[in-house]
Order: sequence, then C-alpha cells, then structure tokens
Amino acid sequence: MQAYHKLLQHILDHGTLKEDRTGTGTRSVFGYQFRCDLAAGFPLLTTKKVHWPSIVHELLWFIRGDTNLRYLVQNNVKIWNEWPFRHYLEEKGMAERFPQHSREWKAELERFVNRIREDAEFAAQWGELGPVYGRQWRNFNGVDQLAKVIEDLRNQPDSRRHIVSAWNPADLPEMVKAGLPPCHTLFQFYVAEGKLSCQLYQRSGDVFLGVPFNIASYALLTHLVARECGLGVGDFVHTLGDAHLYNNHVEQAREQLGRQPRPLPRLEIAASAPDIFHLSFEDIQLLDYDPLPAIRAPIAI
Ligand SMILES: Nc1nc(=O)c2c([nH]1)NC[C@@H]1CN(c3ccc(C(=O)N[C@@H](CCC(=O)O)C(=O)O)cc3)CN21
Ligand SMILES: O=c1ccn([C@H]2C[C@H](O)[C@@H](COP(=O)(O)O)O2)c(=O)[nH]1
Repeated sequence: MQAYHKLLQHILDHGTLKEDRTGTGTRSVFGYQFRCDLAAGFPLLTTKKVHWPSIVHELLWFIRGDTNLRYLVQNNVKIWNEWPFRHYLEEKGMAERFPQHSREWKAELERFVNRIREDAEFAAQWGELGPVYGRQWRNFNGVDQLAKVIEDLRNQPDSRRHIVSAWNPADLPEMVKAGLPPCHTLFQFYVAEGKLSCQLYQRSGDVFLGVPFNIASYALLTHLVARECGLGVGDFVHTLGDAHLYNNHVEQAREQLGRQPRPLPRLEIAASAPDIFHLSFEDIQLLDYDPLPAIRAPIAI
C-alpha cells in the first residue's frame, strides 16, 4: 500500500512528460520495482475502492483460457469493453460518427455490450479479443504454460525456469485488432522456505487505473498457485517498464495521496474449492475490505 503511494509520488516528482498512442499524454518513468509481502495481508488498495469482483472474474477468465468478452460482460465486468467496441466501430466504418467518450459513443457502447450479452452469434464475431492472455497462458503454440509451471513447481521447486510468457511475437498483429499487446508480459515464480513468490514484468503500466488491478490479480494468482502446490505465500515483486500517469489522472492521484491507508483485507479460498482449473467465483472471498470511496478517472483507449 505504502509502496503504491510511493510509486504515484515518484511519478509526480520525477516523471517525464511523454506523448502516447492514445493521444492523452503522460508523466512517465522507465523501470520501477516494488514488492509486497503477501503474508502481511492482501494487497488491494484501501485508499480508493477497487472493484474486486472484476479482478476475480478476469483472472478466472484468463485461467480458463477464454478470450471472448462475453463471459466478462455476463458477469458485469466492464474493463475490457472499449477495445472490441473500437474494433467494431472501425470495421463497420462508424468510428467517425461516434467520437470517443461522446454521448452518442456511450449509448452505442451500451448497445454493443447488450448485444454481446444477449446474442451468442454476435459475441462470437465481435467479442473476440484475439489470442490475448488466456490463450497464451493455456495454449502458446500448443503449450499449456500454466499447467506446466504448476507441474514444475511441484516437481522441481528450486528451478529457476518457472516462467509464463504472454508475449508471443507471432500473434501480436492478431492481438492488436480488437485487444492490445499484453501489458503484463511475463511472470516468474520462485520457491524458498516453503513459500511461493511471483515477479511480474509489466511492459506498460497505467499507474492510476490499471496497476491496482494488476497487483491484486497477480497476488490472487500467487495465492491460487501456492494452494495448488501446497506452498505458503511469499512476496509479489512488481517490475514496471513504462510506468505512467495519464495527464487526466493527476488530480485524482493527488487526492489519493492525501488519504491514509487502512488495514489490508484478507483472502480466503474455500477449503472445499476444486483445483485451479475448476474454481468458481464463490470459492474466492475477500474479508475485511474497508476502503475509502472510489475515485473516478477516464480510461485512455
Ligand atoms: N489505458 C488503459 N489502461 C488500462 O489499465 C488498461 C487499458 N488501457 N486497456 C486494457 C486493460 C483494461 N484495464 C482497465 C480498464 C478500465 C479500468 C477502470 O475504468 N477502472 C475503474 C472502474 C472499474 C469498474 O468499477 O468497473 C476504477 O476506478 O478502477 C481499469 C482497468 C486495464 N487495461
Ligand atoms: O493490464 C493492463 C493492461 C493495460 N494497461 C495499460 C497500460 C497502457 O496505459 C495501456 C496500453 O497501451 P500501450 O500503448 O499498448 O502500452 O493500458 C495496464 O496498465 N494494465
């Protein structure tokens, strides 16, 4: 928690003004690392409310190898809608009629999302994000990396080769169409003294909106994999490439920095829960999460 505040403050103090693909503009630093001890509490921000159900559903969606928006929409997870919608507008030649974030654009986005939810055929055609995280984790040119890393952690915990990569250069052109090239690019597990640690290399981090989700998601993944291997939890180490604060998030970041952290919540995985590949949302519970109110910020598309 303190580590996240330090990152926000570091970018405010030392970030370089830098243009970006979305045209929003950022303050950015290159190369930043922090760690959290997962035994000290679950690292979900308490200085603003973060939508926990979205984190759980998104991770279960990755673990299942799913890459279609439909599961997320059906579970009220809104964080991926804008990218397939942008692709849909472009393919239909409607992008100019719907300027991003305008009233008409918002109404059309809502219609798009409703059709994804209700119309299976429409979802199959327009909800597909391409070979993004879920595909690469479970089927990287035929390799089930997640199953393999769990097997290796059980058999050779001391190995220095416990890596899962979402960065598949041959598939990048397909990912860019309706999604994005993976931001959380590669992760590595490490076992010492019966505890599982995880380090993530994130090539690009939207520090106000994306990074709080990414921290919680990898913390949860580490807990789930540790349980699968009969290990305790160690550290989550987060290494960022381009760590940026969008120019339209600066006021929100300052507001958050003025708030006092509260005690961290705890994670509970049901004792009766099945293995990692068959978990359901109800098996995973966050206890004692008592955050300060959410702070709204626009998403850069
Ligand atoms: N610019 C950008 N930043 C990101 O973090 C990001 C992308 N693009 N594209 C792909 C995914 C989607 N992610 C997102 C998208 C939206 C929110 C967001 O709007 N969060 C709000 C409200 C979420 C809700 O309650 O539904 C928040 O306050 O956290 C967060 C992460 C992370 N990724
Ligand atoms: O899990 C995620 C996914 C995306 N982001 C952010 C990082 C950037 O702000 C954008 C992606 O734009 P690129 O031009 O492809 O870097 O999304 C994130 O923080 N976390």
